[in-house]
Amino acid sequence: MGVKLGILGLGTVGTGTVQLLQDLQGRHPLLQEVEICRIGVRSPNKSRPVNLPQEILSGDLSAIVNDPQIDIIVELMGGLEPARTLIMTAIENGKHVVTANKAVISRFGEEIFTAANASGVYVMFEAAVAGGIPVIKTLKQSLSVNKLHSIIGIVNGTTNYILTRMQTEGSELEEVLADAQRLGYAEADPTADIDGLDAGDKIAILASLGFGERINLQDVYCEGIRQITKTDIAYAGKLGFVIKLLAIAKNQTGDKSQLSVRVHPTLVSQTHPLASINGVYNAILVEGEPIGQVMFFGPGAGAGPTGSAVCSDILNLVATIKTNTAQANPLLSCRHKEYCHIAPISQLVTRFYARFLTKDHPGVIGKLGTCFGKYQVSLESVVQTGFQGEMAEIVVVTHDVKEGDFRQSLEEIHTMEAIDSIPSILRVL
Ligand SMILES: NC(=O)C1=CN([C@@H]2O[C@H](COP(=O)(O)OP(=O)(O)OC[C@H]3O[C@@H](n4cnc5c(N)ncnc54)[C@H](OP(=O)(O)O)[C@@H]3O)[C@@H](O)[C@H]2O)C=CC1
Ligand SMILES: N[C@@H](CC=O)C(=O)O
Ligand code: NA
Repeated sequence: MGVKLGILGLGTVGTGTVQLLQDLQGRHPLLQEVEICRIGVRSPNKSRPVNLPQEILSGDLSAIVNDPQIDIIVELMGGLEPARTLIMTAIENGKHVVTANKAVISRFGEEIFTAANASGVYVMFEAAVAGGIPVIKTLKQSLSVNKLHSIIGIVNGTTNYILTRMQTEGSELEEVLADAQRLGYAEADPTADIDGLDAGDKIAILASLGFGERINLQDVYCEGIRQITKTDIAYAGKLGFVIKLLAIAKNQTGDKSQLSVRVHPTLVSQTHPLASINGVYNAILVEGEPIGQVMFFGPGAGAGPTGSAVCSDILNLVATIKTNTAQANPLLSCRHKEYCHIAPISQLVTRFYARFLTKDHPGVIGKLGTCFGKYQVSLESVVQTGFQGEMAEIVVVTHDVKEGDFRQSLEEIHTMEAIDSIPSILRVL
């Protein structure tokens, strides 16, 4: 007997998944067991780039998750509702679930995995983070024998594509965003990509797998790329850096009490392995003991790569169903019980880049230095290269400093007569 799929959503990822399942030559033979029974969409009569019998498509998604014939529900519709309710209903009906929906997993993980464990089914989500890169199973299985120190990733293809093109072409953010949407990388509402929320969902998921406990999404600090300008990209370049949107989970003390989980644009040294990850590509650098450093690289979005991740989960479930064991496989189910304590961003110790527009008065750099000194901010470099109209432009890079102290020094600097504005403040890896 074949394994019957009900797929919810036939957009970019749904199409990539169906295309892979319709072209089985040269792939794992177990995929031949898969039968696409029903597909739920918003507009069943819309023309689609895949050939399917029309009767498979339906606008009644609730009927699919309640269909007793279906073994696996593959949720590829996105958004919070009705996706969450459909996933929960599928689990209550004893169906395994595959989803690409990081927004649902990062917000409702506790509810979903508790229900899945109680129902004896698995919820798989390889496609939810870093598209085609097999990082979820790797963290859950291969790397879980390590004690992790940090996970640092470029996990949003849309913003990496935008930053790369801004850097190489000197384009504006809006011009390249339209291309990322056309290529199917961006979320239905690209705000989630641009404002760092998509990467926030993803690092919450990676951190929970890497550090063995649940993450409360509200504790994840998220800052996107809206404020990044050509000027900062150019200054970063002159100082030997590129700007990347990094998602970071780092254990500051070794005892999990100081886990820092955050997303923000970051100056990355041009010699760092993450600096050369360009376009829609993603990469995740994991450091742990005893493995040391290991980096995963690949396409983070798009139909084919994400379809590959979805089908790898389907393959695992087909193998599980065919093995027919009543025992839960602890490497596939969720083991989390508690929530991690996440340190507030004010406690972060990092280097900073800041750009100041100042009146061209003598002694401004000295006044900046004195104020920084008062708050234990020590400077690695100070550059005054240009003018923006009447204003002198000063760029500083600090040594490691506690974020709270640095912000206090900036508050005082803001009040100085010679300071016009501080157009950008970025962290440095
Ligand atoms: N795009 C990418 O590269 C990646 C996406 N993801 C995730 O995969 C999921 C799907 O993304 P993507 O394929 O890009 O999304 P799309 O917007 O391209 O497709 C969404 C699909 O779901 C259907 N759908 C959406 N809402 C409803 C609803 N309320 N009722 C019925 N059908 C609905 C749509 O139907 P219709 O076609 O009729 O409009 C469409 O087929 C998301 O969770 C996303 O975050 C993960 C990794 C990469
Ligand atoms: N919008 C996301 C798609 C994959 O998760 C991205 O750009 O990475
Ligand atoms: Na993945």
